[in-house]
Amino acid sequence: MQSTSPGLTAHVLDLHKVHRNDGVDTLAIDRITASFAAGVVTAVLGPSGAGKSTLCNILAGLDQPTSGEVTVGGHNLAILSDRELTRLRRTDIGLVLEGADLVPTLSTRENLLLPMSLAGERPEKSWYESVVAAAGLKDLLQHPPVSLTPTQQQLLATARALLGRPSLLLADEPTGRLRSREGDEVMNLLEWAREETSQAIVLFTHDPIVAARADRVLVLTDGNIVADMPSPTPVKVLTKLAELDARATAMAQG
Ligand SMILES: Nc1ncnc2c1ncn2[C@@H]1O[C@H](COP(=O)(O)OP(=O)(O)OP(=O)(O)O)[C@@H](O)[C@H]1O
Repeated sequence: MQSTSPGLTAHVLDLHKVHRNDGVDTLAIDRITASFAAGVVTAVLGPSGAGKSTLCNILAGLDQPTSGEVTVGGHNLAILSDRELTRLRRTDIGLVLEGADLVPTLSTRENLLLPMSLAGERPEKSWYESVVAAAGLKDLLQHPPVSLTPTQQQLLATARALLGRPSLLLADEPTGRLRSREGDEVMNLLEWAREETSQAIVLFTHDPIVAARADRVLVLTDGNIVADMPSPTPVKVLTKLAELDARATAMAQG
């Protein structure tokens, strides 16, 4: 498999996903097409059930679409072997989940290094130090994650995903458990990462104020992209959501 460069983007083309459980079908993603550019923080904004986690998992190669195409770093995920997909996920895709997903018996430093250690790798020293400093973890490296605040835990999970310099960083509700000021610190780290690495960063959130800090906002409702907003601001995003809400109410009333 050819290695990918940080300039490449992720794409989804006519992506459709129906979850099937006990014979019951639930439509999660309804034929969407979107590109996620390198050097751009894109927020996918939507209410609960909109399809955000489904889209995140498909882009991460953790779930397969029912139909449609997913390309990450120039690779069509559907035609990769299991081994190639595992390698792509390890080298090119960083994933940050709500709740941080840390190992309580390891120190902060060991948690940070765990994914690379498992792959038999070590980060370059200067990059490691830059990430640790940007995440504000320098004085916490020997501490177990339970002694960290929820914000620090989320910063640790984000820093861990950044260490391998993935070309695509996916963050599913990275500020979901945090109060708004605390969420700012996570967003600051994502913006720092975009400047440092020019990676494509996709943030999945239900919070319009968090989304407005991105470079671009895609509004996802019932598995559809209903708005694509470049250069968002809180006012623009809230106004768009009110407009979409009014339109949906009018349609429901016939
Ligand atoms: N594994 C699954 N099996 C069946 N249905 C699922 C599954 N995962 C998600 N769904 C359904 O697919 C739709 C989209 O869910 P998804 O979790 O992707 O949305 P979301 O925007 O991330 O919502 P939330 O923020 O609440 O997680 C919802 O109707 C959900 O109930």
